[in-house]
Formats: sequence, structure tokens, C-alpha cells
Amino acid sequence: MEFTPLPDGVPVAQLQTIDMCCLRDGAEAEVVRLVAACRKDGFFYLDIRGMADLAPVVENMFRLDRKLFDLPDDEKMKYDIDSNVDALSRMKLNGYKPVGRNFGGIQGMRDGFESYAIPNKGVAGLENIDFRRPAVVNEFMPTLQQFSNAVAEAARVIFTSLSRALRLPPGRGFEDVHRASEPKPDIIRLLKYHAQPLDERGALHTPHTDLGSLTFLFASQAGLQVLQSSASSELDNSKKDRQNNDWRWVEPRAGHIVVNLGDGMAVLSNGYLHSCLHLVAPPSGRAMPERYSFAYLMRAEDATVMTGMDSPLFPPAAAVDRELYTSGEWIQRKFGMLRGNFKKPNQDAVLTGRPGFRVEA
Ligand SMILES: O=C(O)CCC(=O)C(=O)O
Ligand SMILES: [Fe+2]
Repeated sequence: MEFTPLPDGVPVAQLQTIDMCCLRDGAEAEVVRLVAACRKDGFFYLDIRGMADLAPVVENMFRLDRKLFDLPDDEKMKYDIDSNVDALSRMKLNGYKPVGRNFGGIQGMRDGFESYAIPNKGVAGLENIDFRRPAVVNEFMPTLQQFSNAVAEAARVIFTSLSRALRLPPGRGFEDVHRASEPKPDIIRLLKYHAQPLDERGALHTPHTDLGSLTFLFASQAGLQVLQSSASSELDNSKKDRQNNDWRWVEPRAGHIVVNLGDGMAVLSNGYLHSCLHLVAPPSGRAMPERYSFAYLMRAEDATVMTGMDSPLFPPAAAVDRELYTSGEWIQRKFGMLRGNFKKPNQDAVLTGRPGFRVEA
């Protein structure tokens, strides 16, 4: 897989690099930098070069990504994620989304990417479920299973490191609401961004935060931008606003996973940990090339009550009349917003996890 460099002159996101093997071995300095990255940026590189057996799995996942989107449109549409033919597609855990169905920054306020969701619980055989899928997914099933296992291990290491550093009680850590042995609503998401002519501008993937807990993202091409605070010491996430932030480019790096925290981690820590806004858009003055990426979206177990966990470091829950909801309910709500045909009041707040934030402007 060739990794393309960032276009010249664009502002580059300065992100921490956390070594997966050092973190797994409990290296204290690694844990300290992990916590700092999760508080300040909500994004970091996970260096997986020490895990040699993972490289061929990642290569094969890129192959699956291309082969799946190379299928004829009418074949992909047989697996329409909004067909609601079974529980998995109703929960938006399985199937194909064509270009333009989501809210986005392309003419007419549509998105500019195809995506295909594969339910992890089907891949990992956690429930007695089968899921509808094209033959190419079967062909890559061993790869998907290896990928799922590797991400589960990386997530376990990240969650246990964070729980220990943030002094969560034993048995009530982040890892205890993200158990690999339980059928969580995790998806493996394949994405294909369509090339855009130079005169057609706009974000192909609208500014958003991820709704789940951790996203493990793989892309060999530029396009991803994150909203980073220009004040390097700023750690009060409740005070973060658009004025003091700049969009910066995430450099694709071989042998590294781009990991980001979703709203789930912000909510489970009462805002102590940061869920960062990000988007995919063409570089200024250049046309957007075709771009492939894939991600593992890890979410809390359905029954998890989405409120701050028991750490002496987390601020108290906001006094605003925040209703309590479970992880399963929150996921449904955010999908409803993304699929809306026109913008509804307060949609930006749900898309971005920030009250008062406006996506356009
Ligand atoms: O394709 C990318 O680089 C970003 C994908 C993303 O943000 C998402 O799937 O939530
Ligand atoms: Fe995202």
C-alpha cells in the first residue's frame, strides 16, 4: 500500500504517537502521553509496527475495501443499509450506503462517499446471527476476523491503561462496558470517497464527532482534517470553541492506526476526555481524488448508561437537564439526524456533540 504525503503548505495536526507494544507492557511514560492525547486532541497515532502479523491483515482489508466498492451499483444496492429488512439493518449495523444519502457539504448539502457497514458481532460469531452480505465479504472473512481480534486487543490495552490512570474502580472500568466477549453494536466500516472536479468544493464527510467510544481508522491518502486547539495547554474541554481552533490535516502514516475518541468517551468521562470534530474535504486549490479508507467503530455495550463513570478526576455531570440514555438509544438518535432529508433545529449539536455549534459558515 502506497502512502501519499500531505499536500504542500497545509497546516499539519501535531498528534501524539503511542507505541502499542510499550502500552501493552505498561510503560508509564506511554500511559501519561495517552491520557494527555485523549484529553487535549481526542486523536492519536497508534504505532503497530511491533505487531508484525498485523501488516498483511491491513493490506488485505484495503483489498476488500476496493473489491467491495468495485461491485456494480445494483449489486451493492441489494444490501441497502436503510432497507430495514432485518434487525441488523434497522440498527444500521449492516449494509451499503450510496453517495449522497447523508447530510454533507456537497451541492444540495449531501455527502460525497459510499460506505459499507459490516456488523462485528456477525464477524466474531458472538451471537447466533447470520447477516446478509455479498460473496466478497465471505472471501475476506478470515481477514475480517483477524482484523476484529487485533482491534479488540488494541482497545483492551487502551481502555485498561486509561481506567488505571484515571483511577476507575476495578470491575467498573472502560473495558468492563466494552467487553470483546459481548455482542456490542460495533461495525467495520468501509468507505470510498468520490473524486470531485476542482470547481466543486465542500466537505465530502461533514464535520462530525464519532458517536461511539473509539474509532480505529486506516487511510493511505490525505483528506482527514481535525479541529485542533491552537492553545497547546488548553485542557478544559467544556471551554473549547470554534474561535480558538483550526482545521489541521492528519498525515497518513504506514504502520500506524489513527485512533480517535467518540462522544461515548466524552460522555462516560463527563467531558474530561475529548471527542474531536473531524471531516474529509479536498485541499484548498486542488481537486479531491478518489479516496479509500476503513475504520473499526467501537461502541459501548447497548445497556451502558451514558453518564460519567466513577473517577475522582472527572468533573461532576453538567447541571443542565441532561436526560439519561443508554448507549443503544444514543446511537439510534444520531443516525436519525444523519439521515434527515433537511436540517432540523439543533441538528448541529447532535452531529458534533457541541451545543450551539454550527456546521456551516
Ligand atoms: O475516511 C476518513 O478518513 C474518516 C472517516 C470518518 O470520520 C468516519 O467514518 O467516522
Ligand atoms: Fe468520523
